[in-house]
Amino acid sequence: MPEKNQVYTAEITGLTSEGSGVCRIDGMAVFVPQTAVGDICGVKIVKVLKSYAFGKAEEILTPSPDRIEDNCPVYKKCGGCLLRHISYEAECRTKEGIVRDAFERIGGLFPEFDEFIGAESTERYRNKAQYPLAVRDGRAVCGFYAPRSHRVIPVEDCALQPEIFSDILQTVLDYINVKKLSVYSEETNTGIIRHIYLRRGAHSGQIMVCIVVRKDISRQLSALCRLLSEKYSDINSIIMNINPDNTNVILGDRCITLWGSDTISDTMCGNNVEISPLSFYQVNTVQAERLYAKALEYAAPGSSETIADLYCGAGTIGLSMAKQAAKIVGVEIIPQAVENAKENALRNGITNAEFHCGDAGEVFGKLRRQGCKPDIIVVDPPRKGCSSETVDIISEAAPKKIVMISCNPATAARDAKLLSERGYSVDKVCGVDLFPRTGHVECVVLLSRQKS
Ligand SMILES: C[S@@+](CC[C@H](N)C(=O)[O-])C[C@H]1O[C@@H](n2cnc3c(N)ncnc32)[C@H](O)[C@@H]1O
Repeated sequence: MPEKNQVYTAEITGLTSEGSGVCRIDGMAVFVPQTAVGDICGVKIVKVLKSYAFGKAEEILTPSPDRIEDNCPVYKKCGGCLLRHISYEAECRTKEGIVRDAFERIGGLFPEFDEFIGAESTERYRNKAQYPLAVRDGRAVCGFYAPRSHRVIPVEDCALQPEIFSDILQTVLDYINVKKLSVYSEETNTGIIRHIYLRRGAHSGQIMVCIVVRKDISRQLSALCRLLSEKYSDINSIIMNINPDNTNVILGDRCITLWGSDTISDTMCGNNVEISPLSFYQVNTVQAERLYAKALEYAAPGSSETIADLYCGAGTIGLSMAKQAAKIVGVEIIPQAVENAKENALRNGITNAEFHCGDAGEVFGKLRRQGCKPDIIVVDPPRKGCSSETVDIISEAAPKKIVMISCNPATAARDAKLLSERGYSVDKVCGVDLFPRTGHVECVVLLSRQKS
């Protein structure tokens, strides 16, 4: 067993989904952040647990051929990116392995794996940023959290975000500092301004600025609205979101439009869509379009078929399939997203789609009892996956195909396994990189009903 504070020479042989290198020392798995497969390094043991340990790379003795310069001044401190120190090719290889491993090891499933869909653009691809605020030397700053903490690492320009975000951020921060507006503290639950949240339509260029506050300070923000709307012609919506709770959830339920429109518009898979601040919208539009195209290829709906789009957000997936199908039935829990979905159908002249608000399992269960019988079910749940009740309701509906989309291959594999025990074969899986340079990866899964 490795000993704490001892330094061992070891070769990194794997990379975890959290972007940590793994080596074996005295038969034990040791996780070593910021290393690459093939690195031979001096590893100092920092913590030993029952069956694994954590180490720190004291020295890279022989660098891996995958290593590159990380080109970000805050990379080693900020928790956003985890894979900037390896080539993008190595990142895709790693992520493809993470997806495959999840299905084979967690799920005990051996589907066909389609070619991994890497991104063409690995920088400035995000359309959304949520910057927490903090106070440093008496001034408001903002940035991103350090790994596994809520300590703010000030960031002037994040390479994953559109360049204009840094400029807008600085304008908002200067305003906060000049007006001496107070910054929220999670520790004491005092202060007002919690986050600056920016969103930009990748195709439309329209920008939403959302100031997340603990209580209504619309009067103190009126001059900021003037300043922003005069300075940036692409800003078309300025919102104040009120989150009064002592929580680490970023957004509260209440949004007040301070200037411009309540939503921004963008194009997704050829559809013109509106997005509210509270609605989910994939952060990498270009890769989301490729993901949805793969989902459509897997669904391959016939013109007489009904598709249920569960966890549908603003309806983007279902609407991208509407022309090929007879009917789309979407279910989503956030009311503003359901409103967006209905409006998005209208905007695009889509008359064969309906959207319902509530828990996916509960509402879909009710719709089934009322006679809804989809041929295909698309599910795109949050990271934690579907509840087992929802898996049961989906399998009881017995669609001929299920297309599962997930940003968490581990829960996707778990849910696919549950479905495989309920009469479905897991036919195909495709990894899609929506989050280059970070540890996250998306996947899409095709399941089909086995003939009994
Ligand atoms: C990963 S997003 C997918 C959204 C949409 N399919 C898309 O691609 O834009 C997951 C969605 O599930 C919604 N959601 C979370 N829990 C839910 C539940 N229990 N029932 C229905 N929707 C839920 C979230 O609000 C979010 O819109």
